[in-house]
Amino acid sequence: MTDDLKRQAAEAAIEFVEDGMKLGLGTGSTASWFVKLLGEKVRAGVNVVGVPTSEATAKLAQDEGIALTSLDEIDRLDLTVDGADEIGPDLALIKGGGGALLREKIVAAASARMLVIADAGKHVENLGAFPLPIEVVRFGKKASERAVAELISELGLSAELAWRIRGGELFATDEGHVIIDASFGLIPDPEALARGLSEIPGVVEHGLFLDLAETALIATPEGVKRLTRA
Ligand SMILES: O=C(CO)[C@H](O)[C@H](O)COP(=O)(O)O
Repeated sequence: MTDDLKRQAAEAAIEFVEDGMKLGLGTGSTASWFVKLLGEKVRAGVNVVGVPTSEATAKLAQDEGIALTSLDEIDRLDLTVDGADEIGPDLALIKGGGGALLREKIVAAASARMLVIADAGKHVENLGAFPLPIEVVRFGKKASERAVAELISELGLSAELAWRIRGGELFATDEGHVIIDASFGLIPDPEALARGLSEIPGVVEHGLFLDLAETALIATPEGVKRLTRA
């Protein structure tokens, strides 16, 4: 059922693709549906070029026959289509469940428009039930963790911090960094948290995507809802 909804959201996003577009290609299971459907469109003759947000998406896009380029080769992307872990008020997002938040944010910020696609389970009243990914450089990672914990307490919040592990080892992002997952339960002021996290030297990026998504396509059992940021 959820996979069906993810596909429906991706199908709705395909309608936004126009010939000649430069596209940011998101990461995750919902974004993968979009890449697969885009592959069909390319094979039907539509001419686009994509910038993938992860090695996994690059591989999938190549398998689908989608032409890829690097962000350094172009000025600006027309549209980025990506999934999310949570979509809150004003289309504020938590992203990075798949560990691609850094490239995802760089690509979204370099796009004229970011379109988020998701199943209805991702649409929430407040952000924070999904653990917030915080990407840190390996050097001094314990000091970064302490600084994150201090910030959280200064903001009057509480969160459980856990290093992301895969296969018994620290999970490594495509850029070679590591991730702290911060379980807040509720993030009452995402802007204040985002500002504070960005000021910590060892924090490369965090999964709060604020003021980036312009449109969300949320697939529900009753159809795909379109939300636009005010
Ligand atoms: O941010 C992401 C990866 O870093 C994904 O977009 C997010 O985790 C949603 O994934 P899925 O569509 O598989 O639920």
